[in-house]
Amino acid sequence: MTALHVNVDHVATVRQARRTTEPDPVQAAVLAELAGADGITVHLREDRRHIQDRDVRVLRETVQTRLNLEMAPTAAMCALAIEVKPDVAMLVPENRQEITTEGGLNVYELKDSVREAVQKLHDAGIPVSLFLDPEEKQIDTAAELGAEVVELHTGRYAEATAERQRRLELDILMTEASRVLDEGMQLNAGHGLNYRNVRPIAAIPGVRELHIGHGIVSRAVLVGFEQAVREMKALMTGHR
Ligand SMILES: CC(=O)[C@@H](O)[C@H](O)COP(=O)(O)O
Ligand SMILES: NCC(=O)COP(=O)(O)O
Repeated sequence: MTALHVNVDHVATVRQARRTTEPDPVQAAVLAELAGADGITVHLREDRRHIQDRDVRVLRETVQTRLNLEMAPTAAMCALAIEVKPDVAMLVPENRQEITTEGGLNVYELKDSVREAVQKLHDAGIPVSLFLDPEEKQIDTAAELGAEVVELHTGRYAEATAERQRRLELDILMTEASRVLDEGMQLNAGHGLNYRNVRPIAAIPGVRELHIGHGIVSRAVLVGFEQAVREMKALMTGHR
């Protein structure tokens, strides 16, 4: 069965909008686990726009399932991962101007620097996942670098508006998913998945984990809104 790993980055996005202490992504992670999440994912960006170092450290102490740390393949991030010891570290590309991760890590072109990061993490006993576009040369390079896991970037599929394009992107993902499995690596997928587009991705043969964040946080804001307003009204009117 495909596992659901919940990314709580955007709980922290709301907190950082006010630089305050709520909502706390650590509390969201607890609730996600109580609801059946198989793992918790966070992306500690170099610009610290949402998740903070404190979040990663506290999550390491509190997550009862598995903690997946997404990070750029830099020396500073590797040092932090080695200190915190997530269950898996996923190397992702980062660009400070981007709104979200725009593409997979180009391990084919950045082979030497990625190899260095993979080596450091492996030396510390941390399994490595690589966040890749569904392309043959990227997957072959991931296998060559000794990555245990590949997470296929589902962004192009998720963003496709025309059905024909979506089908095409799904076919590409399915072809490259088989390649990941043939190379003996664990197959994960994620980015931009939501309640409308998740089913065909969850049905890809051999996919082990889906990492989903923005879609779940967006839904949570709406499905929890009525209760939050009712509770505030009750407090104001002394009915609580
Ligand atoms: C790597 C990836 O696709 C996401 O997990 C990542 O977290 C996106 O970054 P933001 O959460 O900042 O959108
Ligand atoms: N690696 C993908 C992830 O963790 C969640 O991405 P998104 O659902 O927030 O787009």
